[in-house]
Amino acid sequence: QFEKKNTRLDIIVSTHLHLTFLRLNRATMTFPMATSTASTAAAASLRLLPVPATPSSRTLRFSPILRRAPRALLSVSALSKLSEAPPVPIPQEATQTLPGEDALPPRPGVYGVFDPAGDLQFLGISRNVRASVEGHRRKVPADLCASVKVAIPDEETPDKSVLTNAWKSWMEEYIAATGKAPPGNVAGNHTWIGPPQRPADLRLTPGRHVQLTVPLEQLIDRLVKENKVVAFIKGSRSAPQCGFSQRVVGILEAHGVDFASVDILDEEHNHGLRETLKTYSNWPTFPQVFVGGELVGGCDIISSMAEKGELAALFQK
Ligand SMILES: N[C@@H](CCC(=O)N[C@@H](CS)C(=O)NCC(=O)O)C(=O)O
Ligand code: FES
Repeated sequence: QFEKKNTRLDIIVSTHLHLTFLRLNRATMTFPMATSTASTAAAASLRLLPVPATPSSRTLRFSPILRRAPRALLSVSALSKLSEAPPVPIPQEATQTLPGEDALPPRPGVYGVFDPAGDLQFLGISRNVRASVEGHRRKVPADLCASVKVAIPDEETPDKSVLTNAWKSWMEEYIAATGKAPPGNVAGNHTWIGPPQRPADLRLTPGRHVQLTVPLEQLIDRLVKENKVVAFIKGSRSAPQCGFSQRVVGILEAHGVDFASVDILDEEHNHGLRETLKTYSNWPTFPQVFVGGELVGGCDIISSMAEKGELAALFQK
């Protein structure tokens, strides 16, 4: 797929419990590194951490744990390349401590995790590289997680763009060399960072103990007008309590619709909603999907619109 002209590749970036989807197109990926401003900026702002040197390593002949390398020894632009960064071994057993903070600092940075064969499995961005690697070590199968390469910007609290550019520079370098993204960064692979978190359901009131000062109809009216797409469902968005509601949630999520959900069975926060909404919308059943303050329909209507390919146009309005 990568080889196809104009193909776009969805790549997942981990920003320490925060997800971003970057889209790299072919033009970006094939940019020569030296002429890419993003890459140059990233390289300039990165410094490789001193890590245990192997005797054969020409660039790391000093003993970095005992004596920090003078900054001048680290040719930043050259050493901040993924291929030239030295790997730091990750102990397999969770009881074994990670390498020292010199090699794996609790600081913002970019990291690449390699399997025992030395193949890159995942490229991540983190506000705390050490914590992220620790998290991966606990959650990811040991045969994917043998060593890590790390690049840490000089600034203690670097701008997000510095980290993103650094990540992009390593990703471009890897793709240029192998023609593919690391498996853990391909959209749909949840081994490394898990599926995106679902937004919480909206509530009409803070709870039954609070006396309403406005009629429920007015709260409904405000809610459907303030949120572009609202699905009133039975049960929560993450655990619908009825097949009809589950189907509608599934369709909206599959279409990538940014929607708010309201659980009409939540008697504590939405007391009275089940009956009041039927009158408000003049529709006797649930689910009910509103777009731009107007009722579109329930499960049958949304399903049939999805089958006819009419949903994209509806949600673009
Ligand atoms: N044909 C309906 C199916 C939904 C339906 O029949 N819902 C029923 C059972 S979940 C309902 O909401 N009944 C009213 C109620 O439970 O208050 C649609 O297209 O949405
Ligand atoms: S709750 Fe029974 S069909 Fe919806």
